[in-house]
Amino acid sequence: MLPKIKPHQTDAWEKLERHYKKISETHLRELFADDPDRFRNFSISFEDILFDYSKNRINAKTLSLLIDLANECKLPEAIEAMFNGEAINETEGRSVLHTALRNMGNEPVYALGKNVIPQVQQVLQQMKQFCNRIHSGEWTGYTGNKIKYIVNIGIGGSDLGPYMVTEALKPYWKKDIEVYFVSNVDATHIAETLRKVNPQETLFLIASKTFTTQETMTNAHTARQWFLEAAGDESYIAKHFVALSTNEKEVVKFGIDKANMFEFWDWVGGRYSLWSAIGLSIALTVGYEHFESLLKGAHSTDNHFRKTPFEGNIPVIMALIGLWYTNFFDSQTEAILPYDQYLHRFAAYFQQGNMESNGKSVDRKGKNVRYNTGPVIWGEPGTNGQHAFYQLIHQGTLLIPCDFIAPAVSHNPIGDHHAKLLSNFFAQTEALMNGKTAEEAEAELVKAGKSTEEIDALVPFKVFTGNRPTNSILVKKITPYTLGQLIALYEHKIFVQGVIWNIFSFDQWGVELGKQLANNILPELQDDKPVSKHDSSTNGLINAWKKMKAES
Ligand SMILES: O=P(O)(O)OC[C@H]1O[C@H](O)[C@@H](O)[C@@H](O)[C@@H]1O
Repeated sequence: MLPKIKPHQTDAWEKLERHYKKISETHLRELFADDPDRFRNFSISFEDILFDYSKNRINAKTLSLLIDLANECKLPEAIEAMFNGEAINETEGRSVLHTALRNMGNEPVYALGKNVIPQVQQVLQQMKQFCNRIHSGEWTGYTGNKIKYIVNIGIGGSDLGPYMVTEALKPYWKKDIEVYFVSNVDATHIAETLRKVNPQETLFLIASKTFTTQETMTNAHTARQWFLEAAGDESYIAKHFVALSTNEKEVVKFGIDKANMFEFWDWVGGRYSLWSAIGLSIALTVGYEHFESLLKGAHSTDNHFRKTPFEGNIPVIMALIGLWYTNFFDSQTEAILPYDQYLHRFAAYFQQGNMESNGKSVDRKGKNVRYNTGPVIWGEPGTNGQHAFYQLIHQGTLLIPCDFIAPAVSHNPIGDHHAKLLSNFFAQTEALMNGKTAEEAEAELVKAGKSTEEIDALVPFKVFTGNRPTNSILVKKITPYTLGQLIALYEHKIFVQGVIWNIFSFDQWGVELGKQLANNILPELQDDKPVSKHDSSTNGLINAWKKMKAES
């Protein structure tokens, strides 16, 4: 059980409110001027990762009060409760043990009294053997050809993680394998994918924790039909369809042999499942040994998170800083900005990770919270974002804390690309911090030979207030191991914030209502009869659609 402490009623919160009034107007320029050691004092090295949080609107006092808040909210106890498999997902009565999936030791980990490590290791073995059979060519398709195409059919947590990771690890892809991800129920997604593959050499991974998700089941049935049209014989399905799921009954009902099922368990949340059998597409694409490195990296972060005092604990500091802006500066959004093209799905992945976990407004006692919880998460790789939306981050009215992530070494060391990329990475956080004063703007205009009139007119538009906070995460190189570390850092950040906000981070009841209503509406779309039982907008839209369809 997690403690049920209202954060805004703690001593630390009250002190933070007072402290906020003192420090909120202080400019980052001043904070740096006051402390020549600020970078050293506000950065943490963890193996090949450097986390610099010095460009934040905090001082030593802020940090110590935030850590007091974490302690008052019993974060240390909560961390142990999660790692020890207590049923901290209370609304579903489940443990939360994605950490056990990457626990490379042999020490038992219990989910509601049952040691899960033997089953975890057994499925890893199954994945390893399966990868070997596919890669060696021992496993063939129905015509005797090697498998070349992997198509993962899944959505949400059964799609975003493997998709993000396989993209991030493209330099490690096996030569003879191509991977595709189909998630959307829009037929375009499966249709466009099936155009790129052939039935003889394709392996479909039907990835669904519940094996009842409408989108995934619809796409899976379409893929099955497409396959059977070519293969002709149902007995060939066993060679081309495997399931990644917790629900054996539904898997068998779909027509997939139990032997072709890779199991995981209800104590793995969908958005934390890339470490489980859901990661099979990763292992097949980059090789099992690289998948194992990914797990090892995440495990090293788990140890860091569990054992490091909060002052030097990266996920805890990330969480506390985020919370400082969300709850005291009232900022409502955070951007994740990787300066690595391979990480182009990283922000999208943590959009689900964060927003599904901490997009809650009811506390652990079922009462409405009186403070902000999870922020809106978004982002795109640099430098593309710079030419699209950074204008608002630099000069808009919103305060948007940003995480800048970059590898020190590129997988593609061509010419001076990487130096140019990183010059932008360094420059942006510097610019966001320092801004540009009116005097500086004026001096530039004078130098450009502008008249006094022009200068007076232009200066207000050329001013950057600065004081816009950023974290910088510099990673030596994006490898399976460091990627595993990085993902786990963000996972634990989410956990820490959820604990302090006194919400349940591991359920997602908010996705249910839309699903229910779609299921109600679907039968109404089967005929031409006008509908009238909804509100006027919904009726109007459905009836307009029926008319357009009839006319087309
Ligand atoms: O893996 P499944 O069961 O198909 O679920 C896919 C997704 O469905 C819902 O949107 C949520 O529950 C997500 O958390 C989940 O990831």
